[in-house]
Amino acid sequence: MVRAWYMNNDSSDQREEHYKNPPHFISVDELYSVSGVEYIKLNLDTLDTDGILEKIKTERGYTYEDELVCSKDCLPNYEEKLKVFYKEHLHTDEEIRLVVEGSGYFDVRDKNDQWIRVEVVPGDLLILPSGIYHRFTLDKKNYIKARRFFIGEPVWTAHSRPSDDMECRKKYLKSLQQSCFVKVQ
Ligand SMILES: CSCCC(=O)C(=O)O
Ligand SMILES: [Fe+2]
Repeated sequence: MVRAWYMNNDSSDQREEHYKNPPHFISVDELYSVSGVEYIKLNLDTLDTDGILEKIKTERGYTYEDELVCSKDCLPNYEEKLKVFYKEHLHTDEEIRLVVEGSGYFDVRDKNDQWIRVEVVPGDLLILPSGIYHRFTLDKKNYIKARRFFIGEPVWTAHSRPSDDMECRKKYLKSLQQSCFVKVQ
C-alpha cells in the first residue's frame, strides 16, 4: 500500500521523509478526497499479461508513453532537472507516472494548501490531476525509473506557482470545492 503523510515545515534535505512529530499518515481514499490524486497498485510481474494497465490506458485515453530514468548517469543535466522537478508547479494536463524501478517522493498540496508527501515505489501508478500544485524529489537512494503516460501529444511545461489565473487551476479548485474527488463505492 502506498505511504502518504503530511510534511513538517523543516526545510532541510529534500530527500528526507519530513514526517510531522508525531507522524500523520493518510490513506489512499483520504489522499484522493483532499487532493484529487489517484493511486493504483499494479503488479509489475503480470503487467504485460493481466490487461489491467491496458484497460486503464484505454479508459483514460492514454495514447502516448515513454520512460524516464532519473539518476546521475542517465539523466542529462541531472542536478538542474532535479531542481526543476522540486520547484512547486502545475501542468495543464494530468501527470501520470508508473514507477518500475527505484523510488522517490511526489509532494502535493492538499485543499488547505498543506504539503502531503507520497512515497512511490515499483508498481505504483500515480495520477496527479491537471491544475494541482506539486513537486518531485528523489529520496536518498537517488534513483527512479518511471513510465510516463499522456493523453495526446505530450506537453511537459511546468507552470511555477503562482499560476492561479490559469483555467486548469480554476477548474481544479472548483472540483475540490464541489467534493468531486470522492470515491463512489
Ligand atoms: C518519477 S518521474 C520523475 C519526475 C517527473 O517526471 C516530474 O516531476 O515531472
Ligand atoms: Fe510536474
